Amino acid sequence: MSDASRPGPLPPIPLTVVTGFLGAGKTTLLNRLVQHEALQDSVVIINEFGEIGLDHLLVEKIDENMVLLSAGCLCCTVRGDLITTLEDLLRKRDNGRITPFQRVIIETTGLADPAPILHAVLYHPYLSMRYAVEGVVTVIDAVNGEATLDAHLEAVKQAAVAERLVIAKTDLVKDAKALDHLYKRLRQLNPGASIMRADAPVEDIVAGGLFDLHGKIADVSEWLKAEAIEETERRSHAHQHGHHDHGHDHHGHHHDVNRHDERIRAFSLVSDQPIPQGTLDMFLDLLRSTQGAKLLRLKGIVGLAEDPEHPVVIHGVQHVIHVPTILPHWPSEDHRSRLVLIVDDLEKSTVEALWNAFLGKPQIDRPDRTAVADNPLSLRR
Ligand SMILES: Nc1nc2c(ncn2[C@@H]2O[C@H](COP(=O)(O)OP(=O)(O)OP(=O)(O)O)[C@@H](O)[C@H]2O)c(=O)[nH]1
Repeated sequence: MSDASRPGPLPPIPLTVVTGFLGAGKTTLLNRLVQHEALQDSVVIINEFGEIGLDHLLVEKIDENMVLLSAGCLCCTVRGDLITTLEDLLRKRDNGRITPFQRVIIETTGLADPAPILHAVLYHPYLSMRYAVEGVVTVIDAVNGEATLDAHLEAVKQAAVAERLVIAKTDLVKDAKALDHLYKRLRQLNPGASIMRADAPVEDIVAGGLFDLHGKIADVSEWLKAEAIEETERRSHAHQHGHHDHGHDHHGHHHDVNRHDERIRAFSLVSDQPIPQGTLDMFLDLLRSTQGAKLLRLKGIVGLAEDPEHPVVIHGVQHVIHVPTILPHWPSEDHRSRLVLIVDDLEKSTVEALWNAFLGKPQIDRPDRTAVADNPLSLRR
């Protein structure tokens, strides 16, 4: 029997939020989840943080059920769009224009504070009836997890609101004590969450009870309350000014959607020409060694001069650049090499100068590749 022919209110559609800090392993986990039989009828909403969206290319099962919100960070400027997207999906589902999906999975940007996302659904009069926020799955990087929690409040919030804390990259940690310490810290931060490794059964990661504030540290509800107040302020501001203009903050100033705050920003580097492997390696190595601490996230798809038909996928998180994966073909018509960087307190111009120097693009008053490779400090500010 279809949902529509059932008497009484329609059963709510479970909605899972997959969050976790930059590079923690969200897309990797999502790839595994969407392959699972029980999750075949899911709609996946991916939010990007950067000028060029890449994550949707990296999720293998891409079809009409994939919705990409690429205008910025889900927790601030795209909030309205998320609500519209979720409403739109319901309308299409109810009208029979799309397959009656059984679940929605939202993958947030690594910098998102999940509280506003939960708030958007939980406090919305209609969406809260139709969707059941079933859980927040926060992916924690076993290698960088502790340092990230120390340095970033967002990461702490993400861990604190989770129903399930999924620890990825445990295979990269040889020190059992370090892992144990991370478990204990997470347990203390969020006593109500189940903690599991990323290779846990899919049912354990996704299934579970409805979102529940009980059993969490008290701060979580405080955060959500703060959101409610902000929302009220936003509404009254919108009311005063007639409408809320996307791209402008509450004070009417221009809001750069690629900047999460004063220091953290996203930018991309593009090359039309394939890049020699050695050049790419040198560039990444130099970037990592001179700017690693500021490099919150680097990802890219690059055509190598030696084998332009098989692009490589690059992932970097701070000082670690993961072993590149070779794709069997380009995921779209766009064959340009693209790197997306999310950085903390690092100017795009600094990285771009390095990139241009390596690619041999002539620049006024800038050292060429040989000079840069011989003296990397020449680009430091
Ligand atoms: N060895 C190992 N590598 C992993 C694991 N999970 C993810 N990775 C690698 O870590 C890198 C980042 O993983 P992603 O899944 O892209 O991380 P993400 O959280 O989606 O990243 P953002 O979307 O940028 O925030 C990739 O190179 C993955 O292959 C794991 O369990 N073990």
